[in-house]
Amino acid sequence: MPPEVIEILSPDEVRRTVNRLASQIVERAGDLSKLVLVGIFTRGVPLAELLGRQIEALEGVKIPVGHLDITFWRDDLDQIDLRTPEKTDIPFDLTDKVIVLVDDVIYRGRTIRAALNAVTEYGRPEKILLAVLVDRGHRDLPIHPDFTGKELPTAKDEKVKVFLQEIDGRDGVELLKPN
Ligand SMILES: O=P(O)(O)OC[C@H]1O[C@H](OP(=O)(O)OP(=O)(O)O)[C@H](O)[C@@H]1O
Ligand SMILES: O=c1cc[nH]c(=O)[nH]1
Repeated sequence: MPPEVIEILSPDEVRRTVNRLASQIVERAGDLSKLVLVGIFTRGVPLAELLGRQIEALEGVKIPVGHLDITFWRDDLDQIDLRTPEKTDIPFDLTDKVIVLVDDVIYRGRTIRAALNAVTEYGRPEKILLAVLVDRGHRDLPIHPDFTGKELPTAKDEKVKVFLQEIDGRDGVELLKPN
């Protein structure tokens, strides 16, 4: 049986949520000259780019945006295919910066644990914050976002699917419930 699909965010709601997150990041960051955004592959990357563009539109300041591939910092490295090339692109020093890590969904928190280890190879930041589009709960680790687009209580057997124009050709968030 195919899963039941429930729309959580419409295309307009995705864009409005991203814009709200951008405003919250600006308010919290204070000194924008220290702010950098680092998007986690896959959909954290276009989300970070969108946030960067929105902050520039709001404040007239261009914020550096990096792309982070956490593959080599995963805690289950022995179970995954390592032939894929490293995609990290952070062409700036992160020392003394305020980094906002960006991802589409936080679930168990393991991706962010890996990202925290990966990103500190690029310098010693002043602070690291976390922005996610959806927090679906069920953390294995004591990691919590600073900026959350949508808190979505889920069951463990459900799936949250994020669609972004830049990758999927459309925007949206859906909850898939098994039948
Ligand atoms: O909090 P966690 O339990 O670590 O789960 C969250 C991660 O899972 C998904 O990525 P996925 O591993 O499916 O890879 P993808 O982003 O490349 O699709 C999602 O995009 C987050 O990065
Ligand atoms: O380190 C990680 C990252 C994502 N998922 C895992 O199971 N482990």
